[in-house]
Amino acid sequence: MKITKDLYQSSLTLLTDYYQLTMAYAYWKSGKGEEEAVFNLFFRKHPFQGGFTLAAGLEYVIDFCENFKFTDKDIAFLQGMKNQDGEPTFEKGFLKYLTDLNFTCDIDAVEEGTVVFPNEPLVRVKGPLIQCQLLETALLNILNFQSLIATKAARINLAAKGEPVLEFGLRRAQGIDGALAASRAAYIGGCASTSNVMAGKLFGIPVSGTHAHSWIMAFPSELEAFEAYADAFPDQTLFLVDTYDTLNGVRNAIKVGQMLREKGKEMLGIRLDSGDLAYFSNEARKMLDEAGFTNAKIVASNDLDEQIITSLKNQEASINVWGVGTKLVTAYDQPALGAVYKLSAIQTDKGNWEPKIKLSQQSLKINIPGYHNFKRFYSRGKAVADMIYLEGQEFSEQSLVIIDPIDQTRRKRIMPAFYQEEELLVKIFKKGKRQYKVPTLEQVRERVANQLESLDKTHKRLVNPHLYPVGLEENLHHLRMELILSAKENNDGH
Ligand SMILES: Nc1ncnc2c1ncn2[C@@H]1O[C@H](COP(=O)(O)OP(=O)(O)OP(=O)(O)O)[C@@H](O)[C@H]1O
Ligand SMILES: O=P(O)(O)OC[C@H]1O[C@H](OP(=O)(O)OP(=O)(O)O)[C@H](O)[C@@H]1O
Ligand SMILES: O=C(O)c1cccnc1
Repeated sequence: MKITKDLYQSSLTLLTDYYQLTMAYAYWKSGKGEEEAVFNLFFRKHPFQGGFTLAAGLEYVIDFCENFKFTDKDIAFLQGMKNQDGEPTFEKGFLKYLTDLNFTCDIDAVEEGTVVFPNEPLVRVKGPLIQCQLLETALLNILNFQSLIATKAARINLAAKGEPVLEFGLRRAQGIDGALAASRAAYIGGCASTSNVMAGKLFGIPVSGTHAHSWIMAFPSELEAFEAYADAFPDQTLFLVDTYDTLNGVRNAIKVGQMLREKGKEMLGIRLDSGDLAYFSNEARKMLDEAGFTNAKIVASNDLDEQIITSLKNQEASINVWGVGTKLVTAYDQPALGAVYKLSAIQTDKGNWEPKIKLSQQSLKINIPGYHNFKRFYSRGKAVADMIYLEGQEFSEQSLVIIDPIDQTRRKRIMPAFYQEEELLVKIFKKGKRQYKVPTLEQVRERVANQLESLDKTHKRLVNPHLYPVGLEENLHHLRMELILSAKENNDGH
C-alpha cells in the first residue's frame, strides 16, 4: 500500500531535519558524499520501564524509501533558501545532484512485530553517506512512534489477559498522523479494533464502537434513547449506562434487552465509563445474570491503562471488554521511545569496513561499532539470549561468550549446539531495490503473538521485569574496548 501517497499525496523527502541537508551539502562539497557507510537504528532503554519492545512501522519506512525522490517543488523550496547575507544556501550543482538522486541503499531490518532489546539494530542502512544521512530523521520519526505505541498496546493487552481491547484514541491522539499511526500500531500490538474509521479504510483494521452520552442526552429519557438505538441497531446494541445513574441505567438496558428478545434479537451488553468500575461491573453482572443476560458483555472505559486494568482484574471486576484511548495512543507515561541512528562503519578505499565509535561520559551512550548483525538463541521455543556480532565473523561451534555492552562483568556462556538460532535482520532493499514482501497486518499480529509467546513471562512482567540477556560476541566486545581506549587516548592528547 502507498501509505504516504494516500495520506499526503506528495513527496515526504523533505520530512527531515535541516541539518541532514546541510550535512548532505557539505558531504557533496567535500567529495565524501558517495563513500559507503553503515548506520544502525537502535534504542537504549525499553519504554514504560518494561522488559521488551515491539518493533513497528517498517511498512511506512519501506514506503518512504520507495518514494525517496526530490520533486521539482522540493527543489524549488530548497533553491529559495537563503543564508544571512541573502545568498542561496545550496549551490545549483548540489540541487542538480539532489534532483538526480536515486535511492540505492541496502536496508536490513527486523520485521514488524519482532520483540527487540536495547542496542540491537532495528534497521541497518548501508549506502552512500549522503543517502544514509538523509534517511535518518524520517526513519526515527516513523519507528520511534509506532514501536512505542505497539509496545504500549502489547502491555495493555497482556494486562487484559486475552480479553478484547478496543482502541478509542482518535480524539486524544497527537494530531492526524499521530492518530492514524497509533491506530495501526495499537492493532499490531494486539488491540481488537479501532474507533478510527479512516484507519479502518487505510489499513483494513476492524472498526467498532458503542455510543456516546450525547445520544442519551438527546432524548427525553434514557429508556427512550436505548429503545431508539436498539431500533436502529438491533444486532449491535451495547448501551452506555452511566449518563444519570449507573445501576438504573443497567435496569433500563435490561428492559430494552427483554424487548429485543421478544423480536428474536440479543443485546450485546453495556458500557461503563465512570465511577468505581470494579463495583459497578460486579453489580451490573449480578443484575444482568439474574435477568437471564448471562452472555451480555460488560465493556469498561475511562482513562484505562495496563496498571488500572491489572488493578481491576485483581479486584475481580466483571469486565469482559476494555475500551482504551488517551493513555494508549499518547503513550501517556512515556511519550517517546528515544531510538537513535548512528554511524557505525565507513568503507575504506580497499573495501574494508572501518569501525566508528562515539564516546560519551555515559557508557550507555557509547555505540556498538562496526558492520554488525545480531541473532537470537532459543531453547525449547523460548528465547534465551541475543548476540550482536560482526558481520562475517566466524564463531566457535562449541562455546560462545556474550558480554553485556554496559557492564562487561555480566557475561553469558552459550553452547550453540544446545540451541536453535534465528537471524533477525531481514533483507529489505538491495541497492535500492525492494527484496521483501510486506506482510499483512494480520500476519504481523500473528508474529507479535508468537514473539511474545517465545519470551519468558519474567520479561513480560509489567513492573520490574527480569533483564533479558543481550551481549556482544567476544571479538566485537574487544574491538569496541580497543576503539574506546584509543579514542580516549587520542582525545587526551589534544
Ligand atoms: N475500582 C477501580 N480501581 C482502580 N481504578 C479505578 C477503579 N474504578 C475506576 N478507576 C479508574 O479511576 C480513574 C478515575 O476515576 P473516577 O472515578 O475519578 O472518574 P469518574 O468518576 O469516572 O469521573 P468522570 O465522570 O470525570 O469520568 C479512572 O482512570 C478509572 O479508570
Ligand atoms: O478515556 P479514554 O481511555 O481516553 O477513552 C476514550 C474516552 O472517550 C470518551 O469520553 P469523552 O471524550 O466523551 O469524555 P469523558 O471522558 O468525559 O467521558 C469515552 O467515553 C472514553 O471515556
Ligand atoms: O465507541 C465508543 O464507545 C467510543 C469511541 C470513541 C471514544 N470513546 C468511546
